[in-house]
Amino acid sequence: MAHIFSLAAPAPPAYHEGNQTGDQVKFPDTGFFQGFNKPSRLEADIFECETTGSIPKDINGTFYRVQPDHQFPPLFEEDIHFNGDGSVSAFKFENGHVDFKQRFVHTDRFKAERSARKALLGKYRNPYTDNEMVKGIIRTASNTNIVFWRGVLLATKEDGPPFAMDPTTLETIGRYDFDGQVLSPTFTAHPKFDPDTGEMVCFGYEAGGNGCDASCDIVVYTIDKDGKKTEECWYKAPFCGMIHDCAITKNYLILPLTPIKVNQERVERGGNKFAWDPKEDQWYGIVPRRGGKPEDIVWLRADNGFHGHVAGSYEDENGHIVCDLTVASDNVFFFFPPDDPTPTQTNLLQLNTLVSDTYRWVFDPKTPTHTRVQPARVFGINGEFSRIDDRVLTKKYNHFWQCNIDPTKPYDFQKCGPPAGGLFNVIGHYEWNTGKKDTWWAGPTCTFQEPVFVPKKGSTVEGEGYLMALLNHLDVLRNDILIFDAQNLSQGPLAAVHLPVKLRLGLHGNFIEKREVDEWHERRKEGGKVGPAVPAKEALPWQKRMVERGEFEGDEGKLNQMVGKAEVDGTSGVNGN
Ligand SMILES: C=Cc1ccc(O)c(OC)c1
Ligand SMILES: [Fe+2]
Repeated sequence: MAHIFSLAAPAPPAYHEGNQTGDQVKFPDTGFFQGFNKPSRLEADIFECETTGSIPKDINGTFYRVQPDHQFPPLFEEDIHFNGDGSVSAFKFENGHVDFKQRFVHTDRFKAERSARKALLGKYRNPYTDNEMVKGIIRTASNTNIVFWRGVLLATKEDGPPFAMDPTTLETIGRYDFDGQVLSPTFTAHPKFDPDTGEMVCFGYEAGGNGCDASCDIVVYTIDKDGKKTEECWYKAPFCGMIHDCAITKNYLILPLTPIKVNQERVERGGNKFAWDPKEDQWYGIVPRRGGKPEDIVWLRADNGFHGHVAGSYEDENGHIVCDLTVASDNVFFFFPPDDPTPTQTNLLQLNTLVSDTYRWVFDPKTPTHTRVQPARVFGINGEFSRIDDRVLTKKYNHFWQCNIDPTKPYDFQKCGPPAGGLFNVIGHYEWNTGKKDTWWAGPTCTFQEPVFVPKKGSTVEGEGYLMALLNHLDVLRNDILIFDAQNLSQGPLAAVHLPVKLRLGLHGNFIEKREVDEWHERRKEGGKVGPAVPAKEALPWQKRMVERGEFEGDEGKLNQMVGKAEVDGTSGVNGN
């Protein structure tokens, strides 16, 4: 580890042979923790952010997004970004003014580590690498998406249950089990919201047991607009692989199963959670949204590829499912290489030569299971993090936006080093109907994070509004938000919001109108029509089973503490620490 200062009594190295050696707060000297990727760990409020240009006055709501941000240096030097604690940012827009707030999600993991003042959990989704003190803990870092559901924010990660937060204060309310209705060990980071019915369609994969056992069980739930669970069905996957995103139409849910696989023996040896299988197909599981039975799942397969995120999805006039998503040509998660790496395996440098085009699949849901399918259309672009106007989800749509990679544009490697998180140097607006490409390059020192679409006030026309996205200044380690006319990106941003600090590379976010937050605030207040959101009152079934089998390190009191029961009983504050 290089030291800035020459100290009289230098501390011993923070890591020896990959393992943390002491309790000094010193992050690894590796790509995931350096430069633009350096942990920020910042919880802050900025009242009245500095801006350039004029922020459209009809933007009236909050842009929420979440980033992994390690609270403490990891137990293992080769830890990855995806193992960082969830930290939620809120950019509140009102009448041309912008306020910023950022808070950690106080997961069970976060609280246990904060009490210990150091990392206790080990590798990504590998409980066999944890400190014994946290055996039986819910391991999720809630770091992948932040969605608004009936008056609360749900911070989600696919390896565990969601945690609820207050949308105004960003205080963590606690683990959320939908009033005891959702008890699966895992829950997707990408629940989908039907704009016509107000339903949430969601699922969990590796859901059969404790969420860390390579189970091939998939659970699918629907929660209606009043918060009642109306559907629950369990299905089987052909193997335990990642199902990160999903797509919904009026009648179907589509689950893209990516050929990056869990092997329990490897996990128990302390190895990686996933390994890329270059010989495996990409699969699509199709299930009915209503009245599904376990035998109803249809699995279609196509040549090997790495699924990115879904843009739009709907049923066409023939009753066929149109499902649009990015599919990369090779392993995007270079940190999860194949079990038997070949000389052609992807590494960090090759990552920037991957091509990730936007594919349109048209599936006939009556196709026999295990049939091979071909894409109906490929857009001819290279990017990820597609977004649409969420008001047209489940409907035929035209517009989508995404972060793009244009390797022909100059990149200032000298000032920026390798592009943290990928060379997303362009933001693009695309139209399926015309094939139109409307793009804007951010310059040689900047990249984008995932955009969000913000509808224009008073307009119900698809795609009329703004696009906003975080801009990474890789040279000066700082972030801005750029705001565009959603259908004229190429003219450049209308306005910018400047942060005086660097955030971390985030995953997903959503824009929520102020009106919606305010209406739910009324309903959710003490004595309101709905009342305050209630965190989970009981341990998850897999935790209870551990206690019954005598595998839990500690007594019921400790388990209750871990499920935040003391908080529910009102014996401590919301955050309990
Ligand atoms: C595709 C993104 C992705 C998939 C799985 C994860 O655990 C994750 O954590 C931030 C991100
Ligand atoms: Fe995602």
